[in-house]
Amino acid sequence: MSSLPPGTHTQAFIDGAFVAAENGALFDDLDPATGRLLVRVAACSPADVDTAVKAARAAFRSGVWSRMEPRARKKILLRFADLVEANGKEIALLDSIDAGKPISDCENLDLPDVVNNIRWYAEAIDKVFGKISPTGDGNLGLVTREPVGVVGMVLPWNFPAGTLSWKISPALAAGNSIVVKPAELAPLSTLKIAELALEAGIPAGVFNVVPGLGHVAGKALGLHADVDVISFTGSTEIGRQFLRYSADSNLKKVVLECGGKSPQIVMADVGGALDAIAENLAGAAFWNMGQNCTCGSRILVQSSIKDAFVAKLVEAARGWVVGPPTDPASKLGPLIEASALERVVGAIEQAKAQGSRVVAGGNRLFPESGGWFVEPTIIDDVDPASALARDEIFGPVVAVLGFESEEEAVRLANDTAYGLAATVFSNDINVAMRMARSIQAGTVAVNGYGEGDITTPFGGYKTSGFGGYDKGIEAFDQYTQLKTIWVTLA
Ligand SMILES: NC(=O)C1=CN([C@@H]2O[C@H](COP(=O)(O)OP(=O)(O)OC[C@H]3O[C@@H](n4cnc5c(N)ncnc54)[C@H](O)[C@@H]3O)[C@@H](O)[C@H]2O)C=CC1
Ligand code: BAL
Repeated sequence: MSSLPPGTHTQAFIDGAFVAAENGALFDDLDPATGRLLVRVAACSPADVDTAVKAARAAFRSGVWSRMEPRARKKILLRFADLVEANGKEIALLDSIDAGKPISDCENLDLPDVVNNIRWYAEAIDKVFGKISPTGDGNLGLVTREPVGVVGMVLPWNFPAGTLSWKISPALAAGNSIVVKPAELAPLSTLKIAELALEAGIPAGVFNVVPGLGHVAGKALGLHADVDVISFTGSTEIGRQFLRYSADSNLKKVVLECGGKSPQIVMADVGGALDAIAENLAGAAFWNMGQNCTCGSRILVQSSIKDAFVAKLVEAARGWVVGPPTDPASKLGPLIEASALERVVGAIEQAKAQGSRVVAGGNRLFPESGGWFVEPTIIDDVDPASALARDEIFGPVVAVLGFESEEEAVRLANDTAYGLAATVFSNDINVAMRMARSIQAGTVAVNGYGEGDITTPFGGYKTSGFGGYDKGIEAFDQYTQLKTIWVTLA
């Protein structure tokens, strides 16, 4: 068992200092690999959230960051990225232990992305201009972009540092102050990154962190009357809550990135590519233990090649080795919490009872460890109307369904309340593009699972998203306010 790095922060970070919750409260942060207590973390109350928002507002009003020249903010943010990179191993270890994520993913995928994301928005900010509108001679219309003010961020646990970087990078680059509520299931990397932000020169009060429980600290942030924007990633159910909080408070802007049930469609014309596609889709389904909003949890295969494909998928699943998250050989670690294990195993049992066939995995692993490990699982002949085909399972469980025609594949793909991502595999570019245009999803990948990169906007159709985008230049839209200055010329 690996230990937390010495000096791991567990207190709130408010106005440039680590502090206990005002009432001294703590919550238990458990180790997903053992089920035992990892560490106790400050449980911020509504009063702590209010203190953090006040610090953020004061910093914003002072102009120390919000009115700093963009090129000076850029310089500090680039220093911040360098510090995150220099401390990358420690941040990766925090996420691996805290969230049960495989250390090789944290070190080789998540952390390089975090550093790149901060740099990308830092580099962009002194290149984003306002405009002069096309008026007649009697007027001058200036359209400028201003930071919105105080941004609240409520985060998930599945990519703790990664999702943080999607949100803080554009918000800070644009000149806002932020108050971050990390998930109580994995708050530790956020606290380390806040320390590095201060060290890089981001002024006290600009970057605050209020760890705590969702229905206490998250709710207080959502309802706070002096928060201008909330950016949330998590379940659709809690996303809806944030819309209610906004309606019940100050009509703050709300940006939601919620769940998905992303279809992966394999057309029969792919011919000899079946091995590579099976490898790719095993990764799409099992990466991060399937705890991924774009998880390829539904594979739709044209019936004439379904049996051949499933055999190859079963073979590919063998490469997804489950083990302790901090072991570099592990490709899968445990699920995040006991209730997740219960939900995932329950979904497998329900599918079996409904006549589906478990063709790989299906069981809990290493129960003696106390951790919440489960085998990568493939379930064939899944009923399109069943929960397994329609609901987000958030575990390493993939449902395989057959279809006859392109039209049926698109109908099945869209037959869900979600619309976050999809992939189409076809050797016919006309088929692939027709399907890409017909599928209701924020990201449709063609001939290879993927979420795009930091240059592409990421958001969802239907109940997968609301109000804006993470990533891309478009993310600046939610963290800036357009202002028109209309000048009457004499
Ligand atoms: N889109 C995604 O990447 C994610 C999707 N999910 C989905 O949500 C399911 C449940 O996972 P959870 O961790 O319970 O997600 P969640 O939506 O409950 O938690 C996400 C964040 O919201 C906060 N929160 C929880 N209840 C709140 C409330 N009443 N008011 C304000 N903030 C609140 C949490 O503290 C956390 O920071 C997963 O099984 C998965 O299906 C979860 C995490 C990430
Ligand atoms: N797939 C990365 C972000 C998320 O799951 O929310």
